[in-house]
Amino acid sequence: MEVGGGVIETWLRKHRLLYTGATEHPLILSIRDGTIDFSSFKRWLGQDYIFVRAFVPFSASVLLKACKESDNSSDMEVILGGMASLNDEIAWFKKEAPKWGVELSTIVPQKVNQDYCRFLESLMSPEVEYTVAITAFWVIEAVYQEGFALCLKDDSKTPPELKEACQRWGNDGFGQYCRSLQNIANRHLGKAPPDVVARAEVALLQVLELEVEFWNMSQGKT
Ligand SMILES: Cc1ncc(CO)c(N)n1
Repeated sequence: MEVGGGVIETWLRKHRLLYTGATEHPLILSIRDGTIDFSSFKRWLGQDYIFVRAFVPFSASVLLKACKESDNSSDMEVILGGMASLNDEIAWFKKEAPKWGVELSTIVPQKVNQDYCRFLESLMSPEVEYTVAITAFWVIEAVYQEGFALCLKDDSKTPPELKEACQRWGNDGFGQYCRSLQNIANRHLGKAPPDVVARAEVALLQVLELEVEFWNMSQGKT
């Protein structure tokens, strides 16, 4: 099923408030409006570096599930492309951190980040179906894409120092990649048994809640 009439679109309508809570979080809006407190950005930078490092083995587990469980070999290529951009992301964090006086080797993961990384680990279990894992994988990427894309719109007042960060996740290529992931997730959800679909929806909700908390944490609010 193509993006438009799939299970994912139904869920996005049903859980709209929570979804926009993640994509239009006050921290994202403050980047877009140019009112961001740079200490929030620095906190986010250090914590997200740790998150992205934990996201790599999770991505590898999704790739492994795709190879074992998917009937479509292009799934693997899409996920592999995502892993290649993770490689660039890690390099970007390492280049960006010194500009902000952030020492990545000394960052201690905050509780929300630990919770999020533990959640990713739970999804890495071989018992978790590919359909559930790819749904979580899609939404984790999609919330960043949508959020940062907001900060790149013509009428945005994003500070120049933050443009590169927004570009990283908000660019059209990343948007296309997220739509590919959405199509993959929809295709598998469309043929999964009801209990698997239900677990995928729970995973989606957990991701959205963790994303909101991650932004709150970056604002120093947890
Ligand atoms: C917290 C968080 N969610 C999603 C992404 C997207 O990769 C990220 N880098 N960090």
